[in-house]
Amino acid sequence: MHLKILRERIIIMKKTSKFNKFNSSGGGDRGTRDGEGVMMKGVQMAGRPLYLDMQATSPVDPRVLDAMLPYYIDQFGNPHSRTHMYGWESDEAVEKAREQIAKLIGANAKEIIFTSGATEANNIAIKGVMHFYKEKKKHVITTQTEHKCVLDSCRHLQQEGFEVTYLPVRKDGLVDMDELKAAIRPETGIISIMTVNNEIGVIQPMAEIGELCRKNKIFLHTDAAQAAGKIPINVDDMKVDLMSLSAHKIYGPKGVGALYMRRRPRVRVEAQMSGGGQERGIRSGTVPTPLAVGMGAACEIAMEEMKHDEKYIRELTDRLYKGITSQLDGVIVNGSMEHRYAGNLNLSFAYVEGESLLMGLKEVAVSSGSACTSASLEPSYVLRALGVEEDMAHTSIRFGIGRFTTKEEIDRAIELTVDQVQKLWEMSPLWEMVQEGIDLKSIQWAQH
Ligand SMILES: Cc1ncc(COP(=O)(O)O)c(C=O)c1O
Ligand code: FES
Repeated sequence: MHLKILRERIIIMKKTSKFNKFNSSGGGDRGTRDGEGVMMKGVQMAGRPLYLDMQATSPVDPRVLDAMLPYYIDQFGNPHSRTHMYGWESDEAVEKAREQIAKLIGANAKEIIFTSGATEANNIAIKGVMHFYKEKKKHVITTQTEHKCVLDSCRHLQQEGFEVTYLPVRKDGLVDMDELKAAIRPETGIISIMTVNNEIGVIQPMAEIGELCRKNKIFLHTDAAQAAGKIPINVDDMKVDLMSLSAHKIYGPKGVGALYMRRRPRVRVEAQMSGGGQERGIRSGTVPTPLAVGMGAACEIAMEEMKHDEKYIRELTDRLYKGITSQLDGVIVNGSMEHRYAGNLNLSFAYVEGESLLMGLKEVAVSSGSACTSASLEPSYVLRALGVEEDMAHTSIRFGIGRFTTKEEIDRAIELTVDQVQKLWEMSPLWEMVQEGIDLKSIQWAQH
């Protein structure tokens, strides 16, 4: 009964302008799987910036929310309760979700451990493996462009006496296989390299890296938070032993993720969390049934719609790229253009001041590599690792496009970006000099 009322309320919310990202009028180009009539058109809400930051997070797909709701209200049991129906039905739902997640990455459900997100999965994978095998293995290899939680886990290990190689990347953001080979030592215990980079969207050659790891009997971990559900991935093809996943990057709920751990050949970790021994002792704590169900549903939908999503997103990204570059000179794509997830377009704009560009783009919710947007007040370490010059790193903008982004939003983003850059050019003495044909590199700037 409660559930029915809640569902109706949510459907109404989706239909009203207050939630104008939801649109039940139908007939659009983005239909739903179950035909319940819930359509999502764009993610902009009235009076708020248009959202192009899908790498930071994504809205929950209404179908995912629908799958989750019963487990908040009627079927609220603890999945670990063994003595009554509430527990059993919750457990059944969690196990179904585990299978949906496993299927997306070509794994077995027994190899999936629920976590609070990719951050926790990365921590368990890296620290857990090294702690477990510490008698024999002392060395970790990762790259300079990993997510902070991977880099920080490695720093933590260094403080405990482990050694870590932070591999530089090529100018296009990809790992140099020869450098990786050269970094391997007999005591290397794990190599951790992300599948898709969150900032620049580049896709690493995981299958090649996996082959190298197998040959050298080194565990391979990959942070696939930005890859799973977006590009086809398979743990066997990639020969990865551990993989981190996050639900909220693929239209699932925040606060849930998973760690894939290979069973054959078996990889073992030391648990990070002490407690009731849930998740085979690897991650104690009650599994949050609604979140797990949401992640499972998000994975299933992603699998079914990946091809369609990819095509749709690629068209929008092309439109954005062409729209901007046909009107502006001096735009540079950060990261490989060829080995790239389509929903990430990271651009730098020449001859403008980063801070002013961001200030002028308040109507578009995007991320930036410039220092003024980060809490640490350091410009992006990812762009620096690519060797992007400081002025260009300061004007970098990451456009993140997703399943619910619309053409209209892209067109508006083009208009606002072009308009703002041109405005800033008009005020820029550097731009004037470039127009006069002066090579800026030839100028001797006064020293202070
Ligand atoms: C590549 C990558 N790894 C890990 C994370 C962290 O994921 P979560 O928010 O699920 O902890 C993110 C998201 O910020 C990410 O993009
Ligand atoms: S643009 Fe703000 S610090 Fe560089």
